[in-house]
Amino acid sequence: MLHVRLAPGPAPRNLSRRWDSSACLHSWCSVPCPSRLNLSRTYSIKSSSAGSATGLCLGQCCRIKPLSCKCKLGWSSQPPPDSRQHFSASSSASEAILTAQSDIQKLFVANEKIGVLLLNLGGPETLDDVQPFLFNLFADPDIIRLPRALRFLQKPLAQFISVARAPKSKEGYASIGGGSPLRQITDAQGEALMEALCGKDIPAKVYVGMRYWHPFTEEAIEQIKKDGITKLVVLPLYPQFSISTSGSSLRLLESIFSCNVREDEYLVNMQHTVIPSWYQREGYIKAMATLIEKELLKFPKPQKVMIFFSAHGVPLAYVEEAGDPYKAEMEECVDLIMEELEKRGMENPCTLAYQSRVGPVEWLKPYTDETIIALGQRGVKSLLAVPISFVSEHIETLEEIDVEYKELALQSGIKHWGRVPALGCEPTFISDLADAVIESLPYVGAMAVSNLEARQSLVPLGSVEELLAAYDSKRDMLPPPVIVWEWGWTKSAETWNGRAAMLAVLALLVLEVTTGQGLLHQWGILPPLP
Ligand SMILES: C=CC1=C(C)c2cc3[nH]c(cc4nc(cc5[nH]c(cc1n2)c(C)c5CCC(=O)O)C(CCC(=O)O)=C4C)c(C)c3C=C
Ligand SMILES: [Fe+2]
Repeated sequence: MLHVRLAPGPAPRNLSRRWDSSACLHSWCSVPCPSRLNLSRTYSIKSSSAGSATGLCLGQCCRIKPLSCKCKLGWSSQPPPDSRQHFSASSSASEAILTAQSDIQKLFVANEKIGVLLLNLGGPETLDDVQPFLFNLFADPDIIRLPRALRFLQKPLAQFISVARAPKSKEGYASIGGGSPLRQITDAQGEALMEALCGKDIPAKVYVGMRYWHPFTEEAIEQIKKDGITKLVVLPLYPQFSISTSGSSLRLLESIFSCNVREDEYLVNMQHTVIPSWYQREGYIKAMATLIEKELLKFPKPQKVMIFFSAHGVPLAYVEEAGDPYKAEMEECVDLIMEELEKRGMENPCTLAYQSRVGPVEWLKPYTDETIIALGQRGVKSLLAVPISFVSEHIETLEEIDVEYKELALQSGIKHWGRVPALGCEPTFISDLADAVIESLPYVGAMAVSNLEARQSLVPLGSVEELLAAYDSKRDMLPPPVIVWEWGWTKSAETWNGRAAMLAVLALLVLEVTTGQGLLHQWGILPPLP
């Protein structure tokens, strides 16, 4: 069977050294981004019959440019037969491109109702929504990973953490206008995508399914059913794949499908495909480069500005123990953007750091706050922050970067500060998303829903399924720690202190839940035992 492996795929060539967290700060000024050597997608494509990537759909359609992705599109479990036949018959490249494209479009649009499901995180719309939103987030086993034996504590723990965190989060949301802008922006992106698809002769309806707040993914699926969509493209709005974001949303979608599929004739017949990540797409990279270029020009000396990519972090164990491809994809993404800027004559230094860590475990490094301080100490005077893991403005751009990190930068000796806006509805970006959808249409249905009988995954096609399976098998029993215990406030001690504190909290919670007595009951956070 043909499939694309998402992770833990080979590290992009030359990237791991460059972005090694300890080397990162040194490499930005002295080493030009070496990445640019090999920017092709690192996912490998295997086929038991063809033996290599070039032997597949890919063998033929790679020669035809607009579908050349199309290696990158390899999330299908089989090549699209009709398009393949058509491609190999074509000889004149540009004519073939147009004919192939429009034929494929006709083929997949005729008598079909096409839907695009945008998956996103969701955010509280009012301050009253904050605590329940946080509960949903922390109740997600892809956000707080508990060993199987302790899963029964997931919800009480989520309740505890959400109540404890809510005041701080509320302050943040209050400072950006009393709620998250995510729903509005995602809706606008959906509208723009629908128009862009229409402009490319693909009439499709776009749905928004949020993971932790309204409109929930379940609501979107209900609407999709009501509308009688026959072909669905699932598009997470995260450029890079992480277990904690796209992975979690796809897992939820899979559970919705598998819960309903036996009694739901409609879901059984609905064909779909998934675009797991799209950070390497040319349109996205170019749109990011254009936004950066525009902001650079606002500095007094644009060529002296350090381009500071700040990505949302994930706990280190996701990458090191669960095989999350997030870090590798992030690094490759930054390299692609820097290469595009270089092509445009911009040779600025750059660095990548990770922000927004929560809780007591170690997260991906270098941390954004520590890096800003270090850059200031090294004499950097101009910093342009680029939020890189998300395509909408949200609390972490509007509050954490614009307020907290800006203040920290100015205190650390940075004189000139700027921030690149999130892509939002930027037309090149939306048009590229539309192209991604169109290019994925031939793959819709490659994973038949009826495959459930064969115990195949419904939603995550090949790669994601593999990734999640690997993740599942690892997370029950984490490998023993490699860090030697040290007393005091070292990093390893910090981690273990955190874990010990977490265990203590868990023990207290178990005690409370079983005895019905304790602080949480006194404060009315947990209901009294019957
Ligand atoms: C690619 C982006 C994101 C990753 C990866 C991610 C992982 C992750 N997040 C938390 C905890 C929180 N995230 C919160 C908000 C939030 N997270 C993202 C994106 C990613 N998260 C966004 C876009 C937002 C903002 C939504 C909005 O309302 O604007 C929050 C709530 C805000 C706060 O209290 O700080 C928490 C908590 C974890 C634990 C995690 C990985 C395991
Ligand atoms: Fe987050």
